[in-house]
Amino acid sequence: MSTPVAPAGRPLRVAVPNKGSLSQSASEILRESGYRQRQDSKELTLIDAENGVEFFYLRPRDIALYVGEGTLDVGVTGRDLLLDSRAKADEVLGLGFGRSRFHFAGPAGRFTDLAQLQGTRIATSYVGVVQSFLAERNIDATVTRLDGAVETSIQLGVADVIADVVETGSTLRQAGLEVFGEVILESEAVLITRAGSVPAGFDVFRRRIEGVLVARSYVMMDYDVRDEHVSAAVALTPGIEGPTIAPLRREGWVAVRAMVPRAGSQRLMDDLFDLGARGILLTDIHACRL
Ligand SMILES: Nc1ncnc2c1ncn2[C@@H]1O[C@H](COP(=O)(O)OP(=O)(O)OP(=O)(O)O)[C@@H](O)[C@H]1O
Ligand SMILES: O=P(O)(O)OC[C@H]1O[C@H](OP(=O)(O)OP(=O)(O)O)[C@H](O)[C@@H]1O
Ligand SMILES: [Mg+2]
Repeated sequence: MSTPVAPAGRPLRVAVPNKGSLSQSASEILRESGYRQRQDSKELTLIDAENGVEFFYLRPRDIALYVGEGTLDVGVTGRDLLLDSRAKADEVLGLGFGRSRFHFAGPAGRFTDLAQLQGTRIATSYVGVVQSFLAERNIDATVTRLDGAVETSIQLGVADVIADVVETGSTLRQAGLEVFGEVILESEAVLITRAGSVPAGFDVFRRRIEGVLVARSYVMMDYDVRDEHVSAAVALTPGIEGPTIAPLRREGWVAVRAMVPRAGSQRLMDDLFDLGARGILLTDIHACRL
């Protein structure tokens, strides 16, 4: 059995969304980071003794509160939910999934400008975000908190305007609504800790997750190229610290290996080929520590 990586003290206590848009991707990134995750969505807690971590499956909206109070050490939640909660927790790492935009919306063609919010009735599940926004701009409006299906509140005459998460925009369209004004906030899943604190064992936890994020956004590129083209080729594939260049058992050629961003990597292969590189290979990275 391998040595536990966490200190011998109490385990790092991590809150993970139990349901909703963030739940599956959160468990996936933790599993890829080498942690045990629950097999059954009814499990509420899970101990990964080997890694010194205990997971608590909670509503994403409640996670910032637990972490802000210091009841739990680390949490995965949405940036919008963190801000809405006004909990004393810090965002320490964006996780790249659960992306959404927060917008005001109203009946198609009715509103064009956020100044028109003055005097309206606004329905939202994000009262904290909306009230902060209105207060910053000195806009006076009535805010009503709804749990979900916020779009229907206008049709039912409960509100004039809604403020909600928009991903594809299809829910708004189906309700005959459209966004107006600028994006209020761009959200994604984030890793949070209690404001100003670095819990014991958090560094390893964070490094593992960062390793997966890098592995998701980078690939490994290998190719062979003639000596005279190495400088031009390496300018295209500078790597992280610098590319590895190794002699090839063929006069006048070298082998190059470098990490490159996944986005644009096919185009990069075309450009390397045009430069005369051959044997160009692209492979996935599953984890890394940079
Ligand atoms: N299409 C989406 N709908 C709702 N939330 C989304 C969407 N895409 C990303 N998110 C993000 O997910 C988080 C909300 O998750 P939460 O689980 O509370 O709501 P949900 O996915 O609407 O689940 P449910 O309404 O079923 O409880 C927010 O951070 C939000 O920005
Ligand atoms: O822009 P879209 O891709 O349509 O996604 C956004 C919609 O999805 C969420 O609703 P959800 O399905 O969670 O239902 P709820 O309102 O009951 O929470 C959110 O509240 C929006 O209504
Ligand atoms: Mg919802």
